Amino acid sequence: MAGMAIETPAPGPSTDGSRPSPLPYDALLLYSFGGPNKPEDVVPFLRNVTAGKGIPDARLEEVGEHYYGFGGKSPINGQNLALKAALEAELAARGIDLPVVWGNRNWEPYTRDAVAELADLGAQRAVALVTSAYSSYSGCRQYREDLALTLEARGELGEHGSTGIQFDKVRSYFNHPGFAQANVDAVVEAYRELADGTGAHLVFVTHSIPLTMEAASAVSGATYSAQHLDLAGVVAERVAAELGHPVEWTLAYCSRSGPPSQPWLEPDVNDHLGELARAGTRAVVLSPIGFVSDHMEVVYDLDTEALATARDLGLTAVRAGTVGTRAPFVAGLVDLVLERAALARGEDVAEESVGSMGAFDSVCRPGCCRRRDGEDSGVPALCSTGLYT
Ligand SMILES: CC1=C(CCC(=O)O)c2cc3nc(cc4[nH]c(cc5[nH]c(cc1n2)c(C)c5CCC(=O)O)c(CCC(=O)O)c4C)C(CCC(=O)O)=C3C
Ligand SMILES: [Fe+2]
Repeated sequence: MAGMAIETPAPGPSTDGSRPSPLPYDALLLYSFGGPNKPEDVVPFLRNVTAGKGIPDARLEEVGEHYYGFGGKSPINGQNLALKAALEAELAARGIDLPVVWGNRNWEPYTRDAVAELADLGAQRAVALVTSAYSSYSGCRQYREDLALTLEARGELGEHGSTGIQFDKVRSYFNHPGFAQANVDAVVEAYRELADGTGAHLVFVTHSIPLTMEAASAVSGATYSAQHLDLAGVVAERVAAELGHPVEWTLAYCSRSGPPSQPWLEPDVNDHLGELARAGTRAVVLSPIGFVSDHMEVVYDLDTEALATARDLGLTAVRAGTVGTRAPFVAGLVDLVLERAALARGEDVAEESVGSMGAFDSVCRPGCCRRRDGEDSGVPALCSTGLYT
């Protein structure tokens, strides 16, 4: 064999497990919410987010102040760049050649910038990975609509979908083992920050949504809140096992908006901390399982507001980290991309999950994640069984 060149195997299904295939995909779209980078961006960003959504002006001014309090700069863009770098490193470590392009629904680089970049790269079939782990209009269909509208604006939306780059989406991954494990690790670390964590109550926190959106999210397999409760049970059980003592837990919500007359998921985390304190709880760990990184809702609504509430109530409180770029999370995302690729190739794959719900759909089912039950807004959406399903 001496003198023979060592050939790099051509990309394709691996025979020895060392070089898994991303085919048929030739690019990965890291698809996020976006946030302002400087004070002048704040108002235009808020206009983008709230276009046609009836958020009261008072709420917008309040949210604007949250951003100005942090110099007009949301942490989310830096966090997405860090996640992009971590994904690139993980892909490279596994010998997978798949460029990662970043785009946002509400700020630069916009979805249209990302699609243009994908086109420049010559991409023909891309897989989208959204930075929302749960299934609801906000974390699923709203991204799929935005992608369809972006292609439409490029003149690339036909009767049955994109006539340009084809897009598939990674399933909602709240119950993927990687996301679960990264949250377990973060919560265990938070408990270890407490002098005595044995009696500390674990409060999982996520973004509130209107009850109409909650009801409509059921079509994806289980409602948004039920998805959180299922994951929370798994995380709490594993945390208790690692710490060697029982852990009592609950789920609370933050970042409510909309008019006061419109019901949203409750209890609000601040009210909930009050209830816990009145019931005799002395210490809490707050785990923001609804968010993948420490963006504005986390650094303002939890670190600023909820931790102050806890202090006022005399509670000792520690905020657990978000999954961010933790290794089990990043490795799990790459596993999910490979799973989606294998499904696209028509292969049988074990779609891994924790908890009781099983893997969510990789191709969204009809009616999945509408804003309201039964609503047909007439807005096209990709990555489903049909453009208007
Ligand atoms: C479920 C959910 C997630 C979690 C999933 C995910 O992570 O994607 C999320 C994330 C985010 N939400 C964000 C910001 C905002 N969300 C708003 C408004 C709303 N969010 C909603 C839901 C969600 N939102 C809903 C039902 C509304 C009402 C209007 C509507 O129906 O759309 C508003 C308007 C003002 C206000 O109402 O607060 C802002 C400014 C940022 C950026 C943060 C940063 O800059 O660091 C991020 C990551
Ligand atoms: Fe939001």
